[in-house]
Amino acid sequence: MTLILEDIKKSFGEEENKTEVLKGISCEIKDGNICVLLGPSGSGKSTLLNIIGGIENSDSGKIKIGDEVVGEMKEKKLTQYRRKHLGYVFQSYNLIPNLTVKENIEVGAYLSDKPLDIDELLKTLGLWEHKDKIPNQLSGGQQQRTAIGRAIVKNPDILLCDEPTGALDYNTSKEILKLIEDVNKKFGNTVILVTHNDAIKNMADQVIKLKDGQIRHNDMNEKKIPAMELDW
Ligand SMILES: Nc1ncnc2c1ncn2[C@@H]1O[C@H](COP(=O)(O)OP(=O)(O)OP(=O)(O)O)[C@@H](O)[C@H]1O
Repeated sequence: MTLILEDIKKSFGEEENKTEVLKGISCEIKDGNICVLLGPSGSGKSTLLNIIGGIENSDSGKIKIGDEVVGEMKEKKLTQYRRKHLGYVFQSYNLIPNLTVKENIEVGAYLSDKPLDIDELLKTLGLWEHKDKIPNQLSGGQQQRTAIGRAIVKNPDILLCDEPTGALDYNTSKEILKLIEDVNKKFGNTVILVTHNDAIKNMADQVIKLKDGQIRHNDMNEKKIPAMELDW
């Protein structure tokens, strides 16, 4: 399902402290594409991702996914929208500390009526031999793999990733980007990936650059570079 954003605006604060963080964002993200959202710190990337994710409300504008309009949904429908259509991956993995890798992924599966097979997913994620460990027995990369597993087990239409490699070293970052790329190929989920790392744009189908709350560039890449060949 294509995601359409129409004139999304968002401010924080009141009166003289009011800051307009998104100043009318309009774009279209095609089904199954990897879209990288770039921009300097404070340009509004996370705010936009949170609005797409139904975590935050916009002040005005519309988000359409298929024939549904996100802003018009009541709380119950919005919860269903998040569960059905969206998976989240954050910079700080947000795993449940006393659950094993497999149990953390099962948490995601409970939220879906069409979950992927967990054992097969553990193998795809390279986590099979770690499935009974708890998060603090894992490296950062393994924790992020688990977080991706928890998001993807629902087989969401859209995978939202906010700086997924922000806490990882160079090689582990590339492995995680490759995993996101593999997941996109295998399951066909749309991926929206927020980053301030310019090199990551080369693995995307679509690159949206934000600056001061506005879209400065919105381009389709003619040629994608595989994540493992990215360099920065
Ligand atoms: N809940 C909030 N209340 C007040 N201001 C906020 C809130 N959330 C974000 N902002 C402000 O909105 C602006 C954009 O923030 P946002 O996190 O969307 O930017 P970003 O591009 O993701 O930045 P970064 O790369 O540093 O994460 C910043 O100036 C930030 O201080």
